Amino acid sequence: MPKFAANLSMMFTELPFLDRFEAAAKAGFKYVEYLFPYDYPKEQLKVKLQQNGLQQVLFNTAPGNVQAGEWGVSAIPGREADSQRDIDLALEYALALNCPNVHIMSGVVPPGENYAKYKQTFIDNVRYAADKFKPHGIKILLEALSPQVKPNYLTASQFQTLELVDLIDRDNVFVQLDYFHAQNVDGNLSRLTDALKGKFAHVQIASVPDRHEPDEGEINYQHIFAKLDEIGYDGWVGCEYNPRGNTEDGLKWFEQYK
Ligand SMILES: O=C(O)[C@H](O)C(=O)CO
Ligand SMILES: [Mg+2]
Repeated sequence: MPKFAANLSMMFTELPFLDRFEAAAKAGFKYVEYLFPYDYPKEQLKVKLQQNGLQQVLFNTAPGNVQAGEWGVSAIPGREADSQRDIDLALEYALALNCPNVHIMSGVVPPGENYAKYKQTFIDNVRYAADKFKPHGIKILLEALSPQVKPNYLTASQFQTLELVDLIDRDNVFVQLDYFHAQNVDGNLSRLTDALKGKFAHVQIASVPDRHEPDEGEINYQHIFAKLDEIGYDGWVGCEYNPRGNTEDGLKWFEQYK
């Protein structure tokens, strides 16, 4: 049965961020993920997790200059120092929060730029991270983002990300399989899951097309969860969706998994 993590960047947004930990725990979650921890001292987040009996299971490296259109810097040629600084900071937070997974965001490749250079820059930076994280048993996750969400992101297809994982060739680097993006770009989710077996170490879910609760839209998540059990997936499933309305009102789908 899947182990669900509440995504505190997208769920419980009726509340200030630091109050969302208690709300998630009261709703029955034991695990949480969110995009970026860096606005808060490590100790403050650690106390929130401890007070509410929660385990942190994922967060991302810093996004760069979002106002300037950046969404990760680790693929950007010339920003290697920024990438390694972000990776080092992420390691500090992962150790403090006892978080087993870090998603390294690659970045946007502006049209006309040399895609191969961005790809190799990302491979080099992820290898740096993999070697630093390895002694601590922390996994590195790489994610494809659909063009509807992030145009010109380094990878859009799950299979592009799988190719990167193979090229990087480190045993602690895996695909972050977000079924929302996978359905938008690749489809054929059952066969895709089979093809990625053993190569993905985190899953995220949301409805398609509206990125709401997993109890609506074109993905049959009961089938997906059964598929994940069938292949022996033992990682977490991040609930990275925008609630239709009040978060708690939308959690009926979760009742059977508590
Ligand atoms: O947007 C997503 O699906 C990713 O999981 C993320 O964390 C940032 O893009
Ligand atoms: Mg995602």
